[in-house]
Amino acid sequence: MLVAPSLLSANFANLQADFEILNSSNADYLHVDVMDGVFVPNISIGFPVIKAIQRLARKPLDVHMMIVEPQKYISQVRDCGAEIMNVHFEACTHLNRVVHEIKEAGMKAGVTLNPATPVFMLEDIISELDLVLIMSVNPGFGGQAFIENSLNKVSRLRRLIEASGSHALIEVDGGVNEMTGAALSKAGADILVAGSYVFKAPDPMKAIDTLKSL
Ligand SMILES: O=C(CO)[C@@H](O)[C@H](O)COP(=O)(O)O
Repeated sequence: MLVAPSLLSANFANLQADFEILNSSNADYLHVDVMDGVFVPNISIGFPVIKAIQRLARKPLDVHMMIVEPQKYISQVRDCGAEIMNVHFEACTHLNRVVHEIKEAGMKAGVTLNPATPVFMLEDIISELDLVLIMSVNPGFGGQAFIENSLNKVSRLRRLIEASGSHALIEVDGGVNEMTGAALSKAGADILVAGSYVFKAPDPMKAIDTLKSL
């Protein structure tokens, strides 16, 4: 299992300390949430901060754009050194074009589904994707309860990926802990994003290793 700790739950008053932990941990990615107060009812961080994060982080950045019109910011995300750029299905009128532009910019293209968006909406784009991010909470805040139906969605997405011959990875974000993570692993998830479970743990490195072992 690949693990991407979500920076949203880190201590923004002392990011240096959290980066020391993350950099020496077995985490595979650093998940960075960008929120605009329009697509989701919260505002997080923007590009100057992500650039500073890039200088501190020794893990590849997985940037999750919870914003309207994410296509306007592809080059800025690339300039922040992101390896993966995730855009919401619900935020892109011309998803095929956006996915191609992300890839042309040299990043891996991820498409995110809100909890109420069915997996079959990706049928005609799945073969072009590097990753699908299933939101297992309504996006905007850390610390929410896992939505159980996400397990069905992950199983259905796994079947869609296998049937289409796609190489897309399945990432899941929201309410991930040891229990939900184990169920997600069984359902077919490849990457677990975890905020509170990692950063509120007495030993964040151990929490990361626990998720990795699932
Ligand atoms: O994108 C989001 C929330 O919108 C997530 O990345 C959260 O940061 C996950 O937090 P936990 O549910 O793991 O506490």
